[in-house]
Amino acid sequence: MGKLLELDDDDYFVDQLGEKALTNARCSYYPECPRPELVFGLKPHSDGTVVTVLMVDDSVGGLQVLRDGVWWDVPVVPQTLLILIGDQIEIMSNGIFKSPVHRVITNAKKERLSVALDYSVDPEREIEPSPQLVNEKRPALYRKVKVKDYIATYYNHFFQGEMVIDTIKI
Ligand SMILES: O=C(O)CCC(=O)C(=O)O
Ligand SMILES: [Fe+2]
Repeated sequence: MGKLLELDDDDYFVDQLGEKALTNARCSYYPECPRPELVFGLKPHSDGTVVTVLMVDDSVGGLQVLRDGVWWDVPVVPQTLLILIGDQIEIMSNGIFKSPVHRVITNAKKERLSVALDYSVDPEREIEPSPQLVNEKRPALYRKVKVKDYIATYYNHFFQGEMVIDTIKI
């Protein structure tokens, strides 16, 4: 990714992870829901991670991504891992890579399972837009934030239906 952005250091993003980078695994179970139009499996959010590696049930869809105000179904491709860019990459790339807003809808007839692996920068470190991606034409879009603080407020915002990344936009 560093190479794509022509950064001096091809491994810029990997180098930001720090020695105590976090990995969390999350298994989600979405039971059948008789009224899918009334209940989300998981409401709209972007992930607060560097990246999320997602293994989704290949027998049922439900994951959708928001683009230009339209919700698109993410195709189910058997035996494929889906990589979602998270907020931490959006911040460090100064908004060039986007952390997509996504949600899971429920299904009236089928239950669904997913496994997510969340990768995060060492919580004691601070992240900010790479200085090489900030200039007069493109000023910093996000302020510097300690990863621990970002993660700590993530769920409060999630439960209130807000995007935590919006709170650090300049
Ligand atoms: O279950 C899924 O497919 C997506 C889960 C998800 O978006 C998340 O855990 O952050
Ligand atoms: Fe997610």
